[in-house]
Amino acid sequence: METRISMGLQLGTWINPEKIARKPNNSFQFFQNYGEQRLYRIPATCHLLAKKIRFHGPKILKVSCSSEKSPASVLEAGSFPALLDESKIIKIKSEEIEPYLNGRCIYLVGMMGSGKTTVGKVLSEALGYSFYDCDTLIEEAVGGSTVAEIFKSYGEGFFRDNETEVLKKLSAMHRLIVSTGGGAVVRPVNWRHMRKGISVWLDVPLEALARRITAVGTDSRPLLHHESGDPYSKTMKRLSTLFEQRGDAYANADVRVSLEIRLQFT
Ligand SMILES: Nc1ncnc2c1ncn2[C@@H]1O[C@H](COP(=O)(O)OP(=O)(O)OP(=O)(O)O)[C@@H](O)[C@H]1O
Ligand SMILES: O=C(O)C1=C[C@@H](O)[C@@H](O)[C@H](O)C1
Repeated sequence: METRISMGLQLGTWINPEKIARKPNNSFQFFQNYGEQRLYRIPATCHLLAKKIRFHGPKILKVSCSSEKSPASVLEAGSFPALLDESKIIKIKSEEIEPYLNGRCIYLVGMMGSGKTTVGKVLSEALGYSFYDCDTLIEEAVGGSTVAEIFKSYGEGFFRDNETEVLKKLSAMHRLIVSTGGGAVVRPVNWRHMRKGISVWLDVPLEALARRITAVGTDSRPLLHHESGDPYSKTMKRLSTLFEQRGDAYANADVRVSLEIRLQFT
């Protein structure tokens, strides 16, 4: 039986195997979210050769991309030795894909907090594209009210209609990176607009999303206001429900990007 262990792992720290449940074959496996800044789930299997083993830190950051439509040579998994700067990875990948884009827009889709805005800004800079955030455009279209105020005053349906209108307008343009709202994927009509460009799903584990969102608060995210409990648990609960409803819709994207860090031990 595999043992999952949560531990506070620091680069260069010593792991004491005595504190970790062993597997019968004298190895252990654990999953670790690598730091609050990186928040990727790390699966690692380590064979216990000595009482103490030196952890030498992540050696490989593997970026896995899959797509049915784009050339495999561009989007297949790549390894970046000793590289943990996501902006750099995005820039490297951008240079590779730029010749294939022909000015088409990129639509970033994904759950709240998956990094569409953060990644989108870096990507737009790397590609020389303009960046647009759908939520911000909707707020402007509704006279400066925040997303939370729009939900409260006019309801979700009104917000979604505006979202579709914004996507329609953007789909007539070129050389844009568009950070879509987390729920933009649920309306088929939105896909008709997004299909004019390339859609990219930022697929991030729900635990990482809940931690990021809890850290910044849920005030600006009205769909997270309905659960009871501590901030992390209620965010996690609501995100799980939303993901159950939307998982298949995100999978409609042309490209799915997930980052995985592999650890190496000696
Ligand atoms: N790779 C990352 N690692 C850790 N934190 C991140 C990462 N990307 C984004 N964040 C943090 O997560 C939070 C949400 O990020 P961001 O606003 O980019 O997500 P989003 O997908 O645009 O969310 P929303 O759909 O709710 O607008 C921010 O506080 C941001 O700093
Ligand atoms: O996941 C969602 O449905 C939402 C995500 C946000 O980006 C906003 O578009 C709004 O809060 C709805």
